[in-house]
Amino acid sequence: MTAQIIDGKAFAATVREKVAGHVARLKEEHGITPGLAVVLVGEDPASQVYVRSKGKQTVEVGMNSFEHKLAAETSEADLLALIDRLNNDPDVHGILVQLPLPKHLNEDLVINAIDPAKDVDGFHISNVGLLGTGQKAMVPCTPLGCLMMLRDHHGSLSGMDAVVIGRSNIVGKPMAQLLLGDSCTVTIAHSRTKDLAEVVRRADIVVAAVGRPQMVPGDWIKPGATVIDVGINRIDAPEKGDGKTRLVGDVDFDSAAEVAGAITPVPGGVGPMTIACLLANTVTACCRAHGLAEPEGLTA
Ligand SMILES: Nc1nc2c(c(=O)[nH]1)N[C@@H](CN(C=O)c1ccc(C(=O)N[C@@H](CCC(=O)O)C(=O)O)cc1)CN2
Ligand SMILES: [Mg+2]
Repeated sequence: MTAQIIDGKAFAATVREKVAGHVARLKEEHGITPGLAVVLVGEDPASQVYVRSKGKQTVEVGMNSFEHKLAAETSEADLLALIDRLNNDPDVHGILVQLPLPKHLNEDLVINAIDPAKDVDGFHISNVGLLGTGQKAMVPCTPLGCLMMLRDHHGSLSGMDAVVIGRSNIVGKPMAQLLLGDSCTVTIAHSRTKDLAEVVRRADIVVAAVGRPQMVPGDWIKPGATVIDVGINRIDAPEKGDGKTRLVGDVDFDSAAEVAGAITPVPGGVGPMTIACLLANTVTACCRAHGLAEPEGLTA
């Protein structure tokens, strides 16, 4: 292996430390404690794990955590009523609705009911529009985490060729906007892209966010490129024993690490940065709500 490993777990710990410092200052100097409300509808096991982690880390950095766990069959009207209460609660600076929602709920409608100033996921159409036009926005946590790691590794990204594989609203599209904001030349590739291998081979930065296990092999990677793997896919691992599984990314790590200059692992790469950036966004939202200076290094 030649690539440097970009350790997202360690980086996330440094982000949480910075967040904790800002939270302590907000308390000492202004008597304000940032608060994050997380709404979980239903019993999806992975979502339960993520929500538990979010609550625990929120408290660990000194913020208030408000958890709202609703039954899977909760009506849209009841969910919207809860969001309205949280929008009007001055102790709540950030609101997050864990995705995916049960099928009977309209995700767009629910997300767009959140006050954009409290939309710490950055999914509200107002924040999408603000980011797309280069204005001050709440930025989606996963792409923000990827950007922080890239800036940390490279310093300036200006003039670099970046390929984002995947066009989701949560990762691919905002990631492309952020890279454009840092003056990369950006290509968004996806399942219908012709000659995907050739497109990826041009890139100094590859962000893989397609949700297909190990889809990007090492021979697609330009020597020395930086590879950010957003995929979290669970696959069978017969080598670990009957019925065992393991997590892999969208990139074939072993072959890519032979060619890349730097690469994020799965697990322990982008994933931990998602929750760290959620905490960062909550402090940012709190500062903006109170007209205070924003924390440096924690925003796009
Ligand atoms: N409202 C939101 N819903 C969802 C988001 C989101 O950002 N906002 N993202 C994902 C889930 N997610 C956070 O919510 C999340 C996913 C993965 C990780 C993570 O740390 N993964 C670990 C591996 C975990 C494991 O062992 O299974 C890693 O990559 O190292 C954190 C947060 C969808 N929903
Ligand atoms: Mg739905």
